[in-house]
Amino acid sequence: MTNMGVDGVGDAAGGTQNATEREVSQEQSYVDVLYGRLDDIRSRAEMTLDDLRRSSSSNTPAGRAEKDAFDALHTERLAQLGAVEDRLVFGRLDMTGGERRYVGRIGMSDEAQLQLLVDWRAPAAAAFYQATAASPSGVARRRHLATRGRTVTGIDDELLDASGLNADDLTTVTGDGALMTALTEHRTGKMRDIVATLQSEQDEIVRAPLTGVLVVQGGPGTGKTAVALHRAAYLLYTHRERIAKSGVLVVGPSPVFLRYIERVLPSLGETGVVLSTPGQIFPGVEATKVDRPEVAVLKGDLRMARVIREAVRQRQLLLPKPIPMSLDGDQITLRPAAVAEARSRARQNGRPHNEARNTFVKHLLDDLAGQLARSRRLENDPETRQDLIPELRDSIDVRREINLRWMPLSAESFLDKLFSSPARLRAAAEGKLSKAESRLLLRESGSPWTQADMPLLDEVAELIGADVTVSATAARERARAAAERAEAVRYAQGVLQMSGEASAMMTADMLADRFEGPGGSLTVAERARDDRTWTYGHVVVDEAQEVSPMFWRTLARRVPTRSMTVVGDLAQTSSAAGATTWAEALDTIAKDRWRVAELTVNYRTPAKIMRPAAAMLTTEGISVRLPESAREGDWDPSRFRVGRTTDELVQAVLEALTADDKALGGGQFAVILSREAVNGEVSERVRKSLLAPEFAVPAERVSVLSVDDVKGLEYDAVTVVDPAGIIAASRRGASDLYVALTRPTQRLSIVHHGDLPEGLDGRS
Ligand SMILES: Nc1ncnc2c1ncn2[C@@H]1O[C@H](COP(=O)(O)OP(=O)(O)OP(=O)(O)O)[C@@H](O)[C@H]1O
Repeated sequence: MTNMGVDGVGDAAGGTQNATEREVSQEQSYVDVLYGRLDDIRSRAEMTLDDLRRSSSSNTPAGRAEKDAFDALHTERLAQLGAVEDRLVFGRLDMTGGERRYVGRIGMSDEAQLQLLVDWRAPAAAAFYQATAASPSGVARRRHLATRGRTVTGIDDELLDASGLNADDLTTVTGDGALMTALTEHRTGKMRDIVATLQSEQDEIVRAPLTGVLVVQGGPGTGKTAVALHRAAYLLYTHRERIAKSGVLVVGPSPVFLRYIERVLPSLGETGVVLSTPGQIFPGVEATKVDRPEVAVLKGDLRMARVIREAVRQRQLLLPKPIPMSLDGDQITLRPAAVAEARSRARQNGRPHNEARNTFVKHLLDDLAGQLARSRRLENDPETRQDLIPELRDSIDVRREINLRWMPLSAESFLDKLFSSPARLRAAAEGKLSKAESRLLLRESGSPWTQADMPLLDEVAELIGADVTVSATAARERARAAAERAEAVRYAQGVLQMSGEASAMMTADMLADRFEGPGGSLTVAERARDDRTWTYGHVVVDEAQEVSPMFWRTLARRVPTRSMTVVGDLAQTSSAAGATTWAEALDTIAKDRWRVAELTVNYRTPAKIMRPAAAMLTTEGISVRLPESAREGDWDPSRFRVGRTTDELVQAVLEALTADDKALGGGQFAVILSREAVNGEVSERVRKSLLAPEFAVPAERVSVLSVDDVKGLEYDAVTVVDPAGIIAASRRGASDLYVALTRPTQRLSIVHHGDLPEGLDGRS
């Protein structure tokens, strides 16, 4: 991208200054028009909502539904209009033909339908991100507008094709700065959207087609997370009809990470998105523990799918010997051959365990009814047998003996029993796992769920299906709900037509959602989150290098179309169950349907910090293509070599923090320790010292975290404690350390005793 600086164009500094002021004031006038229009649209929506709430609806269900539907529609619209207040407009394109387009968070037209602002996701805005001097796409000048509140605070121009501009224009071209300003701003602890400064290689990914799996590979800080979230917003805008009603699922590594990114999509005006960690993916169960690495690897192995399949089959029992039963004096027998026949028929029908059970039970009841008919000298025809079945069903003996052969199951209790029973485990794992491996899975009944259990629970739930004890009622209930739903959607279509609402804001399905369900208030996201069988329109997987093969299976079920954005960096893999190649991760769920796009510029970590981090990684034998840093940075890493006492370590950490605060005049800081050390004495003492009133840096600006917790996050300054210890702590310790070292946007301090890992010592 070519940027022209002040020196390159203005004839005299004073002249450029005045010209810039003039331009800023002209932009202010236009920005005032845009905010004025936004206020109009808002107050109109508010008035409509007020009128609606004051009006009395006809007291019919249809009348109430209509009122609720309108209410939901305008409430949602108001929330979206509220979310775009900050930086409503951030760019302008001057086309070579003379046309001028302002680019912002939403599209707006004036009363005469003249376009005032183009939505950043619309095709007409694409040139704002893609045009370069080499390929200007009809753009003469791209202008970034900086605003604070509703005030224009600066402009920043890039000249792409000067032939379309007159001499006056040229005097106002100033240097690039929007991106650098964004990159060096103090972090707030929450990720911000990057809609104003998205770069062209990022924009290409954002606008890539919806279908198939798009893998976004890139080193630390290349904007993978930011890009994936903007892509979700873009897809929701561009394919609203197709994906808004099914929603988008975003999977991120930890609750801390989800809190870090949670504001990005709402700031882009999107709400139909479910955020989840791998440990929350199974509705109703939350993982509270992490397995030992070797156990997590095993649970993430695809062989577990076969073990579970076998374990479910082993809950479909044969009968070793006949069981005689008496029914009102008539003798009948549950026969081994009939049980075998019933089992094979039930298995053949291909339904999940709890549903196939109906076939099993039906066949056995028919066999018993035949015996009863013979004993009572009745005709043994289907009709007579059918008449006898209620009587058989009422018999406790019959029910118990049939149930024992094919029990209805629930996923949680099934897996709990499997993992707490050596005999069951051995039987299910035979020929699939070694004895030592199946022993690894053993644990006490009632143990807390782990993250690696989630895909296993999902696998079980898939194989056993819905709870059979409610299935007859549930089936009726589902049919009734489906009919009501169809009616609701038809009705919503009518409402939308009447209100003339743009389909870009809401589809009939979304509106129908609003007047179904408790209080008419459930959104797509809320429905999706609670339903294991929900299928999403698109799924984003962040830190995807950590995902195990079994978890990929679970994710694949959530998106049968395989419309996915998968972002990660194989050099940052820390989980032992994670991937070392994308093929390994994705071939089983989307063979020939995935493609890789690369991001090559690190927008977070300055080169002065990246160089030693990369040298360390190379010496540890991990070779990767390193992203180029967008900034050289102002500070070399500070190294604090101390003795082994806790006092010295703590003291050095506090010194590093004080120096960071002084150098940066504020900001968000992190102290990063190994998984073990984060619960140890050093970290406890650091936390305590932070709370002391005499310590210069307020505790709320410092996070003390483990290498696991900092995945995907960033801070103005980072202090890494005992890098050699982090490497030694696990098989993927060097990747953990690399993650830690690449978190700062400005300053890195390293506190260590003994020698530093090679590369990090600043000598290479
Ligand atoms: N085009 C851009 N304009 C402004 N800031 C950007 C841009 N691209 C990325 N950034 C910023 O760079 C930082 C890193 O982005 P992000 O966290 O998405 O990177 P990542 O590739 O997911 O990193 P990692 O793999 O290390 O977690 C963020 O602060 C993000 O806002």
